[in-house]
Amino acid sequence: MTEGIEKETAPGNGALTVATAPAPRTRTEQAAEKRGAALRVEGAGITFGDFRAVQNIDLDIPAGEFLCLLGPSGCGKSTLLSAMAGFIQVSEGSLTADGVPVSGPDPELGMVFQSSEALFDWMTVHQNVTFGPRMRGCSRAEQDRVADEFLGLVGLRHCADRYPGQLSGGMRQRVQIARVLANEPGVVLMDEPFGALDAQTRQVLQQETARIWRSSGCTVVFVTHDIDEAILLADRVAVMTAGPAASIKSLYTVDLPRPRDESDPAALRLRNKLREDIGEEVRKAMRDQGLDDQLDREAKGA
Ligand SMILES: Nc1ncnc2c1ncn2[C@@H]1O[C@H](COP(=O)(O)OP(=O)(O)OP(=O)(O)O)[C@@H](O)[C@H]1O
Repeated sequence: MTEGIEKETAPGNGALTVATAPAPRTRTEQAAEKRGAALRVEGAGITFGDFRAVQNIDLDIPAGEFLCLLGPSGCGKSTLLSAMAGFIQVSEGSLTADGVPVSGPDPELGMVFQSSEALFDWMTVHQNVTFGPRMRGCSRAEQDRVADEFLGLVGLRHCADRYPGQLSGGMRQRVQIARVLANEPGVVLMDEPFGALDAQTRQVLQQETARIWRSSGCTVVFVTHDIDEAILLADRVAVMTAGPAASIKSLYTVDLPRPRDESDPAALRLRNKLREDIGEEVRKAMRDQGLDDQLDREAKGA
């Protein structure tokens, strides 16, 4: 049926065509139609001076996918995410978003950091969320519409006039998410966004993230240490090897119905596999750091 035309059947009069004005689409609906951007990492390596943090990274992330990145501490997850955000450049290989090389920060590539210090403390929540649209020269009315929609999406409309310092940690993370989404990015990069939050707040925000991802249609790359969080959220989980010169060790497809049930036997099996896989890399990292004696003592319960 043509958009904006509703077909009604009036009794005894056959088909009656009634023209109606098209309903205004929200930005979230527009973003969902636009879909996310596809990220492609091919043979990528990143070095800092003489130090090779990651190498031979190959990742093909289709538009709209939710990919979680897991791996031992210090293996290079944040480094890889920073390259995807355009904050640093790959030293070898290539990294593209929808076929275009990522060469610097771009509103299309939004980053949510672990620390809500990334918020502008001197700006209200409304001003934080509308920062991107303001920089793009959007009208005041458009800024208000964006704030209303994205603060609504994260349940914080009532906090528009507060300052970040007046909010809880979970509320500040919601503001960060709204601020990133207000730029309508094709890709949202999340670096342990809930790592500093208490268990209950984290659980609520995980559910909200799944809902927002579904409604926005964007591609998400989400770094976490939490295997259960990855199973709850991801379409696929990429496990990295221990660094230095870390690469992708394995990729798992999380073929479980949503919303996820962590007591599902298939989820438990996947959790065990991931624990084993990551545990192996953690042990390798500890051996490389000369911490294996401590590991042995811990294994013996000393
Ligand atoms: N700017 C930099 N200069 C030099 N080395 C760096 C820089 N940034 C990161 N590194 C090194 O690169 C490696 C990977 O760091 P990164 O922060 O990406 O690991 P991570 O997996 O995110 O760690 P964690 O899980 O503990 O947050 C580490 O050895 C780190 O010291």
